[in-house]
Amino acid sequence: MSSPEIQQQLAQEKQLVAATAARWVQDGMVVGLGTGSTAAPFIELLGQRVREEGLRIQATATSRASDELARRVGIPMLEPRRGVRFDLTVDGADELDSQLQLIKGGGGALLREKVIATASDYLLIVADSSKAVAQLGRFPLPLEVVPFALPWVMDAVEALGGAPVVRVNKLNPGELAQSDQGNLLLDCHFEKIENPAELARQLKTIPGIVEHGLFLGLARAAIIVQSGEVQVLRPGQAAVPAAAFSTLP
Ligand SMILES: O=C[C@H](O)[C@H](O)[C@H](O)COP(=O)(O)O
Repeated sequence: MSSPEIQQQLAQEKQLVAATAARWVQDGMVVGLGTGSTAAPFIELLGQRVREEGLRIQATATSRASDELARRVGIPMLEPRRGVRFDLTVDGADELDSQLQLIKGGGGALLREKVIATASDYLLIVADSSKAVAQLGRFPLPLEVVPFALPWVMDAVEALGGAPVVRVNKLNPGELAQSDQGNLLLDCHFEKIENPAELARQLKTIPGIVEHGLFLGLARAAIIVQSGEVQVLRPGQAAVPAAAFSTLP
């Protein structure tokens, strides 16, 4: 398949997995809204259920972009405050392995995404078929970094075997990309991450790294297209067709 055809197929897959996740949201839920090109159709379809079915939910978004989209499609939004827990968060991923260990942050939203995922009872990942990998690391690992600390964080990442690249603003390549918090983003090429838990532990010891994009032990399930079928993955389990479930697996 040519590249435009592949992109078109992946876009269709994103719609399919987003539609499955949107069906599983129940009345009364407090929902975390992810960020990116797979979370966006989920937010749109959820808004459609709010408007057309009167689904009663409240939500908090993991980025300014998702917050704007959610408000535009009519989802009632909940401001961050103490005591709020999310029944369900639906978010995308840049890579996922069979244990549902994830790399996230390709869209720069990793910090808010990890905050909301950690405050959630159920993190459900929605992903097209390109995201499943045998081993994490092909996708460069994003880090959110305090600007002052950038040079020393780059040295420390290199010492861990990574090749860090400062992310530039896609819309204006003369500028550096900034997170919603005003921090910088580093994309760290490791090729293969043999021990994600150990790397996550080491990254946490480096001053100036606000958050890293390894999401370990957080996802309960993923909806993904495999062999042309919408499937549910759970950590360490065989894939099950999503059609077998009418609610969260
Ligand atoms: O910062 C962005 C997020 O982690 C996204 O969820 C991730 O990059 C996947 O995005 P997409 O669904 O566009 O591939």
